[in-house]
Amino acid sequence: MAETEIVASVLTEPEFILVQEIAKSSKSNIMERFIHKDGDGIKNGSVPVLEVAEVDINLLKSSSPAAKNELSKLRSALESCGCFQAINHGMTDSFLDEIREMSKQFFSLPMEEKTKYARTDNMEGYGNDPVLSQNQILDWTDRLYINVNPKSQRKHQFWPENPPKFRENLEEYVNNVKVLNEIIFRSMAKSLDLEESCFLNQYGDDEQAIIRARFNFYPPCPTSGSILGLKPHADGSAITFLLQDREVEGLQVLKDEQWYSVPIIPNAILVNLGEQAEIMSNGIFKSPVHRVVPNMTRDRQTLAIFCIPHPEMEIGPAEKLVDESRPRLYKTVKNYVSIYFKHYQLGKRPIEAVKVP
Ligand SMILES: O=C(O)CCC(=O)C(=O)O
Ligand SMILES: [Fe+2]
Repeated sequence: MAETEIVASVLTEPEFILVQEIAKSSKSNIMERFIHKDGDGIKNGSVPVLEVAEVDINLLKSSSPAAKNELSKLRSALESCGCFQAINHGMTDSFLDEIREMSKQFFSLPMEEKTKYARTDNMEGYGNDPVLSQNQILDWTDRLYINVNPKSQRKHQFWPENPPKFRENLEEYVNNVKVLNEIIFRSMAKSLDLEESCFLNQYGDDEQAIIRARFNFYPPCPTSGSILGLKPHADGSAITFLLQDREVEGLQVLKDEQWYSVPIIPNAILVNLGEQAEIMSNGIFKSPVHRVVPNMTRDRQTLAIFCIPHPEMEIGPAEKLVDESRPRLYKTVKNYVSIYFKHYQLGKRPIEAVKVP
């Protein structure tokens, strides 16, 4: 959408629209606001399936000869599509199901319970993207967004008390993800023959780095073919860990200008590279553009954990990855997330803004 269009129809007060409510009512006038008029090739089930590598985390961190093979699998997955399925990651199947179940229970609570956690002025809480303009095409999703790290900035008013184990489980899940994040950063560096802390040094202290949890809920969407659960975007994080719905697919990744659906492996965690890691690797690793196509008859729920470097850290291509044959692609930046949101709202690909001209 052009900047002028946004300005022409800016709303004085951002609207608060909950898709779960719309899905239950029969109001058709509001549906218009979700429709991508150009269709944008939105098809579910009829796009090819992406071949996503399965990377064994336990092997990655081991010193066995098989680790080498796993490192090259990791490298080639990140160079080609920017994502992989992490297996053997240390979390049990039943724990992952417990996380899925608590998300389901939260979104099934009566509306008056959920709106106790409603987002206010910031991104955090229950709701969805702020509606800034009448022209904005809305996403068919509701979310619960929680800032988990740094701990000193937590706002407990957004952490559900119901279901009762929500807080404890989220904390445990994120602690596991933190461990994975470090292993993957070290392995990414090793796979490129760099010193293993090379990327982590840009990431900053574990206590100060940012971790955001986003519980995504996509109600069934009766109008297929023109509505998206989530518009095409690449993540502004360094790495995103996505726990997919156990049964309902919907995620699609753009590769060589073609949309592919991402299969579900129930006990795996899908690792999606964020734009900050693409910058650090001087574009060798790709941050994939992805979108979500809603299901016509079934809910879909996912949990995305965004791992984001400390905003005061300088992020830039590792020096050893810049030479005559591979000139520097990206500038060095701080607080990339703020650059990201400014450009995202204008419908542009944020990483373009930090390219070396
Ligand atoms: O729900 C999904 O499959 C993807 C979610 C996602 O891309 C996001 O939250 O950024
Ligand atoms: Fe995403």
